[in-house]
Amino acid sequence: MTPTSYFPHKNNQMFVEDIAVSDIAKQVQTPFYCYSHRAITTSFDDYRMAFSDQDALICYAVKANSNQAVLTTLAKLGSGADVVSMGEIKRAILAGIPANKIVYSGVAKTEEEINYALSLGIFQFNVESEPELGLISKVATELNKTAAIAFRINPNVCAQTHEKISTGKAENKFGVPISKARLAYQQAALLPGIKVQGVDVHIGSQLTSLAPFEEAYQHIAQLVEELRADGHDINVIDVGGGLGVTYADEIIPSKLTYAQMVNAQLGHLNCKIIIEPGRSLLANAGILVSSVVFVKSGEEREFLIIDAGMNDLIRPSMYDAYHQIIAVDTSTANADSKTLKTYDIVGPVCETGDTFAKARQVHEAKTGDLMAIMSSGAYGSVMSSTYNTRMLAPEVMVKGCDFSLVRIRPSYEDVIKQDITPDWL
Ligand SMILES: Cc1ncc(COP(=O)(O)O)c(C=O)c1O
Ligand SMILES: N[C@@H](CCCC[NH3+])C(=O)O
Repeated sequence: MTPTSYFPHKNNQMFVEDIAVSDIAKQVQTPFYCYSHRAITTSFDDYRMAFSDQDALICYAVKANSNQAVLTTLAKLGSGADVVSMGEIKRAILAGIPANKIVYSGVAKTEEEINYALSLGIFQFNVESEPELGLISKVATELNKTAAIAFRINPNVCAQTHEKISTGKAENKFGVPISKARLAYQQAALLPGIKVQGVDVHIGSQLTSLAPFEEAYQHIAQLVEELRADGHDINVIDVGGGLGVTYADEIIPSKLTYAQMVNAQLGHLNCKIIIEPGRSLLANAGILVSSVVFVKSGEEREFLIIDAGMNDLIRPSMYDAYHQIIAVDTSTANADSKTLKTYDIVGPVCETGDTFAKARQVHEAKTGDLMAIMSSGAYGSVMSSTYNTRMLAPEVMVKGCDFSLVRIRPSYEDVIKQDITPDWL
């Protein structure tokens, strides 16, 4: 799936499914996120088909996009959920994802969160440290429940991705070092309220090659054999998420190729396989639609100032991430390259880092023109903030020729009234 697969231009107008993006913009003020229901569904089905000959459960990584409409779409397709907080558990349950399809990851689960997850009866805790295991054991014992656990293993493998989204190296905070894994499992087996059932690994995000996955899964396969020899009943392997997407021109292995590799590395162990995809389900199912506020000529550069900012989509400022930016309406333009111009495309926020693209060629634009920031369906709205007291961008989901607002833009009053001015001021 490319950034434009589900957002093609027809007669010089960008469409999402059967609606022109500009028609949505007549009813929803920019900036707004726009998701294609069909893109999400197709992506999920691709995973389901790819893993159809394995005993696999797809647990969508809720952090990638936790909108209730997105979660409900995936719940109806049979998805489980990979969650990292009580908030995400609540979102998943509310959307209809059953507790027994929820795996709970994250490095710092609190007592309250563990209590909540246990009382619901989630499928598995992915435990990230011995102290966390101790807390889960304590809470489970108090509740007279048993927590099914896997340790998240840190295999010390380089994911060959951006360092800020690399999670499987020894220097990263995630998981239990593979060298200490057998000891950790030995301790877990002795703890009350704990049932050891699996092994978990997630080495990072936006992986564009299968090699790091393969390396990690080889370590995991060997560990499972050792753990079984130690007497542990390991019957679940959670292989994490991480499969990348095309933002620019990256060539990504297909979901089927990935699934075949998982089977080749782990199939002989006859475990239930959990996969936790996030980005590869959602990124290219969404765009951020923005309007040009001003075109400004600097001394050295031409700036296209748009009404979306780093508070709406932080990926370019945080990871220097590349997102294609495309004019929604190209009707005044033709294929002649003279109609293309080079701009720095920036937002309105008072930070130099509020830059979506430098020296980017796009169709010549003027105030009011709509621009689409592509591949924004994952780690877009979920990472947004109200910095500069800018309201969170609304979200829209399109299905066929219908669209619905799936998150409203809060009013300034609603946001400001959350602050409390003490009466002693
Ligand atoms: C534990 C865990 N599982 C799954 C994911 C989803 O990763 P991705 O969006 O790259 O598929 C993440 C995020 O990287 C994660 O931390
Ligand atoms: N937020 C990151 C992905 C992090 C994945 C979380 N483990 C991104 O936008 O690329």
